Amino acid sequence: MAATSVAIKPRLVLPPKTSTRCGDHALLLFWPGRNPNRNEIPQRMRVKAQAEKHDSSSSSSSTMSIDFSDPDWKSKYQRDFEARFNIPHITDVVSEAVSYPSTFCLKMRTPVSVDLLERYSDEEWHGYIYNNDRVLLKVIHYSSPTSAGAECVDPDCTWVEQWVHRAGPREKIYFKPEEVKAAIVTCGGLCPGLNNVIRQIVITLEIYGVKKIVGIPFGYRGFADKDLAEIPLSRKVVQNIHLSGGSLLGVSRGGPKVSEIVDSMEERGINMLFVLGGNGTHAGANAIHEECRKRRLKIAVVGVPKTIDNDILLIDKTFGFDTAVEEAQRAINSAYIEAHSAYRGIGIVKLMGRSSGFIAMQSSLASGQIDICLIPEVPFNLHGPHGVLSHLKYLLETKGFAVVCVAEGAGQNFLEKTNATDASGNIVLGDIGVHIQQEIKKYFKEVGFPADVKYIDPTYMIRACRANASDRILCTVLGQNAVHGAFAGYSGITVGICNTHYVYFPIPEVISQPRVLDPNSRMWHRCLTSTGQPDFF
Ligand SMILES: Nc1ncnc2c1ncn2[C@@H]1O[C@H](COP(=O)(O)OP(=O)(O)O)[C@@H](O)[C@H]1O
Ligand SMILES: O=P(O)(O)OC[C@H]1O[C@](O)(COP(=O)(O)O)[C@@H](O)[C@@H]1O
Ligand SMILES: [Mg+2]
Repeated sequence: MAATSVAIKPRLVLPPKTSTRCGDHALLLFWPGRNPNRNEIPQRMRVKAQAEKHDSSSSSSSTMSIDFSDPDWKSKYQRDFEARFNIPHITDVVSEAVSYPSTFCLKMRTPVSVDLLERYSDEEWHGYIYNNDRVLLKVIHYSSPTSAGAECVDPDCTWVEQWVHRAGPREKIYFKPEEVKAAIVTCGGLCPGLNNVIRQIVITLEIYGVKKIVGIPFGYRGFADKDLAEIPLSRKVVQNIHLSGGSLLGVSRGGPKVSEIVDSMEERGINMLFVLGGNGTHAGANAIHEECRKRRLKIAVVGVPKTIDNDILLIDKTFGFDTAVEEAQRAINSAYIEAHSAYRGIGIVKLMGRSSGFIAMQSSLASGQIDICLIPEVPFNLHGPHGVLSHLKYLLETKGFAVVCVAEGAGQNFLEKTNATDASGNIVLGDIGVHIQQEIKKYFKEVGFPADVKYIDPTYMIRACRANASDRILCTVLGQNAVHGAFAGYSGITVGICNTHYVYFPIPEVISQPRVLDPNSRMWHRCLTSTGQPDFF
């Protein structure tokens, strides 16, 4: 083992291997144009090495220096990890903040079982979460760094426990409900489930006893625009909002400066802020939290990650993602039927995913109707003997039709860069769906092999629909936990599901970069197995 001190990310970067072309045996059945004797690094190996520079769902915001020759390195690493994942509390800066017994009572609802009574008296049992409860972030013990998808801290892939804070109601709360004015804001693009989260936050706040609850209209913009009035919220107002998509409060990109937002919060007397949004929104939420700390304000800022792209680090999945995948099935099935019913038909479906191909991958897997799935994380050639177009020709010759699913962020290298950004500073992407459609048409005309190409872009239909049952449950639990976190006095946190348990993360740990798909992951390999597509290089 290395005796030197090295700066690494907690994920081990392996040198790419130059052997093992196991995938080619299967691929040859589908793609006779491939030369099995080519002496090159397999594509999936190369993209893994590349991806690890900016990858992945396992990464975290800070790099750390580990001396693996130190016999105590593991406990030091774990201490460092505990410090990084510590969740900020209002008492860190407001020393006079005191706790009160929670007004969120579980005891009367759940009679203590005989079993429990044997161990604890009815007085002792309460059903709250202890502040020191933890959830294991990574649950696989890899026996080797070469295990599929291995995430290792040290070169031996030693088992290192990584614990994060368990979400839920605490016995002690740091706000008197009658002194709370809570605000909810939804920012960024739409996402199925926003109304479910808003509804559950309001209902849970009322159960704690909060009377003053407002919605800030149209994202962060609503804090500064004098023409936009606060929306009073109550159980009565939100009772049925989950039955429709969108956001009751409205959304927007861009908006005022952080200091203006905090000024506005002070003026309005807001001391709990629930922020529903993606990476950008959470960067804003964290900046608001930091500004509140700087001003020593007793304000809890709690995020709920929202993005159909599912591109938030460490979290199993974000709400709305499941619904998006389900809704995409309709578009894929239509593309399949069009392609299948046409003479030499090709169906193309473009799905969202600015920097991550999760929707495209899961939708392809779910449908079983996709022949080619293209995502931002895996480079591909359109032209040439190993390109997408030549594989499409092969598919038309052999099975008569083909269906392609492309993520919006895929193949951006084929498109002209404009440097244009939206109001939030996100780069405006070129339309890869339209580009591929045009290239396919051009190619088949040139080779004198007419193909019937149909292109479907269901983007906003997917995003605007209401959440499915599984997302509704997720939204409900996230909304409740957001309120529990705020009452417990935490701030600058976000709530997520991690290995089926609900946890609180400090915001910076989940937004240091967009979560991207690991091309060497088991799931991407399963997708390739399902589509039967080769590497397009
Ligand atoms: N780095 C940042 N710091 C503060 N606010 C930000 C930052 N990035 C984005 N925002 C704000 O967050 C909101 C939503 O961001 P956006 O990127 O559009 O959506 P999402 O939150 O879904 O990623 C916008 O109002 C934007 O101005
Ligand atoms: O047209 P809009 O509103 O800018 O939204 C498009 C964006 O929405 C997304 O699906 C989700 O983005 P956000 O998470 O930032 O809301 C992106 O993949 C896509 O680029
Ligand atoms: Mg974003």
